[in-house]
Amino acid sequence: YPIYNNTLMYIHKCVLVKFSHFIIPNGKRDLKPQDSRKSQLSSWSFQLAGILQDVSQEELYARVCRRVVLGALDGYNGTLMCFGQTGAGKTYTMTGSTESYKQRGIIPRALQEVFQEMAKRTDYAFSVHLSYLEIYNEILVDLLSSLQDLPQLSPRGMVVVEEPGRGVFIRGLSLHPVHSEEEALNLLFEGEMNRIIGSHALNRNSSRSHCIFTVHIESRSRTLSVAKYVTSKLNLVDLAGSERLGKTGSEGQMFKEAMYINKSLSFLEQAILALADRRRDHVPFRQSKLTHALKDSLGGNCNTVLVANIYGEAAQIEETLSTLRFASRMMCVRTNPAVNEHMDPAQIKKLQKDVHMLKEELSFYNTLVNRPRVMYEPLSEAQLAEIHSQVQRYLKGSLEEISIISIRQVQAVFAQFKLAVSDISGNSIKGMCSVVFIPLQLKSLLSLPSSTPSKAEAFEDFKVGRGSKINRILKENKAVLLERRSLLRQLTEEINDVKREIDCTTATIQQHLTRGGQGTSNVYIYHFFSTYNIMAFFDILHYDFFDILYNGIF
Ligand SMILES: Nc1ncnc2c1ncn2[C@@H]1O[C@H](COP(=O)(O)OP(=O)(O)OP(=O)(O)O)[C@@H](O)[C@H]1O
Repeated sequence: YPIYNNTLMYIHKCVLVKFSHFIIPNGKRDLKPQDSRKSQLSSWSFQLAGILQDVSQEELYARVCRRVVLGALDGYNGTLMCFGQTGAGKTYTMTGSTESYKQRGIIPRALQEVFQEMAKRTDYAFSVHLSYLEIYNEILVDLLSSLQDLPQLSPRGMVVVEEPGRGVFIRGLSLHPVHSEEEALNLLFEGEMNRIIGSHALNRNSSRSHCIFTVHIESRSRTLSVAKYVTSKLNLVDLAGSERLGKTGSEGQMFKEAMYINKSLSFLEQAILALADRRRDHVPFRQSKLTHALKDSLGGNCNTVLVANIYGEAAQIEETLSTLRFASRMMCVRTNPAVNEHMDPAQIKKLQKDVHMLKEELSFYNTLVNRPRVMYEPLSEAQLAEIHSQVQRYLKGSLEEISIISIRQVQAVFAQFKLAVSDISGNSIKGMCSVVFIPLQLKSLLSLPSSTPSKAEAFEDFKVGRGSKINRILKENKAVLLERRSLLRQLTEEINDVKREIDCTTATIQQHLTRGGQGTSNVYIYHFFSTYNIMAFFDILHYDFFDILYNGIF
């Protein structure tokens, strides 16, 4: 199925006419008679998106409608429209048959899908409203007006209106909130019933009117901004049957009905032709109530599907060709589906009030903690220029620090750094000096380690950086100490030599004394021993003390 910009055309209920008579090749656009004489024509070609012949309602919904319905939940307007001659199966396709559940049509299936999908999308809060409009002989009828308490508007009181930001809507048409599939189906049946009762009361044929059942969806994210919300309209349109006046031979009211229907369908065709022709600036939407009401459902930002219902009987060939002609024109309409996003003015006002209050609270707090200069307003041109100048001076090395007192300033400083980096990488016109100088500054700035270094790494960095002076003094002191220690060791050895000599002498004297008398030399010997021990103690103490001092600092 070639899909041309979301404007699809499907045929439903093609039964009796042999399909070999309809050649539907891709790429061909217009009806191409093979013979100039109409009576001898045996084949025509139309460009369509697909043919659905003898398929179930379920398959039709899955292949044609599901995408549009799900799009509506994402915020895209969607239109599903049944077009074709009387009795070709438009109402059967759109609403379905009450005979069995399996034969329910597009509207009940779409309502089921909408509520099932809403239950799955738990991150969003949805609200759904329904409206049901009938257009009979250019008169707008609210098929759900019986459900509202307000006095019913006369048909003349309802008008098609266009408002910027809201698009096209019907003033006076009642909107009904629904919370479940069951509630929605009740409204659909109520509308159907009112259509039949109304037609009996006015003695008219219920199928001689256009019906637009609209699902209005609004969704708000439960997790993202509350001020933003998305809306969409899913229009499910059952058009009145197209019929040639001559063929019906109708008179009186039936003639009038047929005339109105044909007129509005002809205006619909004109609007489609204008939409398909890109050279046309003006599209005549206001010519009929139907085209005006469907203005933003045909072209513009909408996903549109046309289901063309045709009779499969040779006797209906003229109507079938006319339907297919209309459908192939519809294929040429280009649309640009877009999400209908809105900002809630009440929520924006509330958020602005909150921001104002928080700012006041912050400034009060800053006054209490003696930080009255902190600003939360956007920076002025002069402040931005000052930050620019500070960053430039910092990069050139003439400024030690950039003074920052607010988050906005931090952002501005980073923006300036970013600019400086992009200038360096992308600007070769700059003078050599600044181009060479800035990378060096930035390199040291940008190569700061991203995580905290280990104690040993920090010590090494400190030794070559800020601690280099202390390190040099310590190294010098250590060298002096080492020198002194070796001197001390030398001295100790000399003392020990002397001591050994003294020991020998003492032993000799002892021998003499044991042989000859006592003296005071014991005290002297003790004195020598004490000196030796103290020196040795200091040797150890000096060494350990400075080592402990050195390592202890770092
Ligand atoms: N695909 C189908 N399968 C079974 N029955 C169908 C099918 N299509 C239509 N019918 C039956 O054909 C009859 C006419 O169909 P329907 O009322 O849907 O036509 P219509 O195009 O809406 O006509 P009108 O323009 O008069 O409203 C109905 O009884 C309907 O149940």
